[in-house]
Order: sequence, then structure tokens, then C-alpha cells
Amino acid sequence: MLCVQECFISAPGKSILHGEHAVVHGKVALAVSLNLRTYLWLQVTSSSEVSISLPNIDTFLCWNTSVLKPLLSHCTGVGECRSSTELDTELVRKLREFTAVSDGSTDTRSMAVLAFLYTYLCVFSQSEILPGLKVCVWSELPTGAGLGSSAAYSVCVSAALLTARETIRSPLTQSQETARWSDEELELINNWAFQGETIIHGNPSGVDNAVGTWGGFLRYHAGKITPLNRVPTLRILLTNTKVPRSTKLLVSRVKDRITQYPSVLIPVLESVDAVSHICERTLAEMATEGASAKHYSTLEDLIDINQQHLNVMGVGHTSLNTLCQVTLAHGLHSKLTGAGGGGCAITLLTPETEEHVVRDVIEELKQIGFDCWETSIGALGVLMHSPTSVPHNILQILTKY
Ligand SMILES: Nc1ncnc2c1ncn2[C@@H]1O[C@H](COP(=O)(O)OP(=O)(O)OP(=O)(O)O)[C@@H](O)[C@H]1O
Ligand SMILES: C[C@@](O)(CCO)CC(=O)[O-]
Ligand SMILES: [Mg+2]
Repeated sequence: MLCVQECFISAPGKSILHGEHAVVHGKVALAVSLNLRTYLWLQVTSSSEVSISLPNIDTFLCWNTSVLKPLLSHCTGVGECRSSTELDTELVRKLREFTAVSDGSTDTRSMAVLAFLYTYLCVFSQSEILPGLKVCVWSELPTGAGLGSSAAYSVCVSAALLTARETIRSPLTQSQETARWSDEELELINNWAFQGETIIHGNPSGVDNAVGTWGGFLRYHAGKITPLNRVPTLRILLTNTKVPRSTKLLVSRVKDRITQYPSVLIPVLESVDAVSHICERTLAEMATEGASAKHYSTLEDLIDINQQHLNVMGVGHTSLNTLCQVTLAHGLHSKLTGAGGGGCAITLLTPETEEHVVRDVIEELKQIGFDCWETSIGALGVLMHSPTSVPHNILQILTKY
């Protein structure tokens, strides 16, 4: 019998300022959490069923634990199937067979289900019996649009299952609305979320799940996470072109291009790295000396340069070109954020940007058919919630299924 009977968890989405794709190849990325979150409700039940409801992607599935247990038959020794840092490829193979998902699939539902089942089976692999669970996930983030929806999902799943298994504590006391885990526990959540990302993405750098876990403004370089404490308050517009794309395919497209034209692409990755370094230095100067027009002009140049680099990498899209042209006609600079190929872009607003310009740009982008809104950045990473601290509309959705 598990002690944790239910829990509510949330994790934020993210925006990458600079370094998407380059970060997969060992370069620096600068990323920040968003005020849009994914929420999960887990209940431990006395039944022998595991059910998952994913209303964002219209997926509602249920399995008897007796059909799941045999999938762990290859984990014979203590500790097997439990590595938070190494993917159990045999389990992934068996799960693909079990769910009839082919190796190259990028199907939205299949990826979400595979990531969930993989984490569930690994986390409970040493339990005598697999527990009955009911899990529902709902996100404020657009799915598959560059704002880290896959990472927020993987972080929530990993935090909830590890808490239910009591591998990590339930951090919430009775008087608290929200609570976070210790750094060590967060590291474990992050490691398991990376496994989920690996199943969804194929070859993630780890930056997205790091932001979903730790929150705030981060510098990410080859697995090393450094919180950026000296950053100014930035105003950013987020635009969703609503052009669907898959991070998995885009990441592998960039890899193929690097393999085909290494002498062309490697200098581009190095240039993106330099963009991230200059951006980091500029942000630190703005925070310590006060932000000047020159600082903003540098940030705008870096956005334009990086957008061109991302086009060279092959992850642009005509919708993103249109978006950049529309904002530039109003003097505002934009670049894609996340994997590109459609999805979302960020536009930098400066202290000089007048409010009527912001209104006009938003209106114009909406008329094209895009979603556009001003976002707030730097939200907290993964959280455990009391039911009363889950926004009412989200609580209603989570408890409906
Ligand atoms: N709310 C959700 N419910 C279920 N599955 C989700 C949810 N959000 C994301 N996913 C899973 O994540 C996949 C989308 O991941 P993908 O990496 O392609 O996009 P993203 O994470 O939104 O963008 P990026 O990786 O560029 O930041 C979906 O296909 C689905 O499998
Ligand atoms: C495209 C990419 O760099 C960012 C996706 O948000 C992939 C990754 O870092 O895993
Ligand atoms: Mg993703």
C-alpha cells in the first residue's frame, strides 16, 4: 500500500532565447520558464488498473497491471530498469511492441503514452505489485509548438510517479499551498524527465526538462545547468504560428545537415554559441549597470543574426518569415523559439516600444491567423500543489475525467 494517496503537480513551459539546436551539439543555450504550466493529478486506487487521461490530445487509456508486469521480465537483478540516467532500450522495444508504435513514429498520442508507461514501469520496477493509478494531465501550453510542452509533461509525470513511489518525499505540509522538493530530489525528477524527453524527442539536450524542473532563467551547456541571477526584466511577445511540427524530426534534420555539410554547419553552430555568450554578457550588464538603448540594440541584432542561422540550419518556415517581417515593419525583432519549423516565435519589446505599437502588432499577427500575447517569464519550476492552489478551471478539467 502506498502512503501518498493523491497529488497535484505542475511544471512550466519554456522559451529559448538563444541556442536551440546548437545546444544538442554541445553549445550554450539561454532559456527561461514561462507562466504557462502543465498540471497533473495522480490518484492511487485499490484497483489493478492504470489509467491515463490526456484531454489536450484526446487520449484516454487504461491497462490492467497484470498485462504490464510481464514487460519487466528482463529486469532480473536488483537495480535493473531503475537507472535514472540510462535508457532501458529493451523496455522501450517491448513497450513499442506492446503499444504497436513503430520506431520512427512521431505520433503525438503514442509518444505521450510511451513516455508515461516507461516511467511508470521503471519507477515501480522493484515493487512487489504494480499499483493501481489514475493520472490526468492538462496543459495551458500549446502541444508541439516550441514552448517545451513535452518537457513540462515529462517533468510532471516523473515528479508524480517518484512521489507516489516515495522515492522522493511529498514536500507539501498541511498549511502550504505549494511546495518544492530538495535539490537532490529535483535532480532525480530532472533525470527521469530527461528519459521521458528521450522517448518523445529522440536526442534531447536536456535544456527543456531542466527549465521545467528548476524554473527561472538558465544557462545550459553540455548538461551543466547554471541559474542566471543577473538578468534584467524583459518584455517579450510570444506568437504561435499554429503550424504543427515535431521536435524529433527537426532535431534529426539538423543532424543530417551537419553530417552532409560539416564545414558549412559547424561554423554556424559556433556562431550561435557566440550569440549566446554575447547575449548573456549583455543581460548581465543590463542588470548591473542599468539597461541602455545600446544594450537593446545589441539584443535585437543577436535575435536577427540567430534567426538567420536557424534558417541556415533548415528549421525555418514561411510562417516564421512572415511573422518576422510583420514585427520588423513595426521596428520589432523576432526569432523562432524551440525547435522551429513553425510553432512559436519570440519578439523583444523595448522600453521605447509604445503601447499602441504592441497593440497594432498583436492585432496584425492575429489577423494572419496566429495567436499572439505578451508573456511573463521566470516562473517557478516543478511544484506540488494543494487542491485549492490549482487554478479553478484547471481543477475542473483534471477532476472531470
Ligand atoms: N498536455 C499534454 N498531454 C499529453 N502529451 C503531451 C502534452 N504536451 C506535450 N505532450 C507530448 O509532447 C509531444 C510534443 O513534443 P515536442 O517536443 O514535439 O513539442 P514541444 O515540446 O511543445 O516543443 P519544443 O520541444 O520545441 O519546445 C506531443 O506529441 C505529446 O506526445
Ligand atoms: C531543438 C532543441 O534544441 C530545443 C527544443 O525546445 C532540442 C533540445 O535541446 O533538446
Ligand atoms: Mg519538446
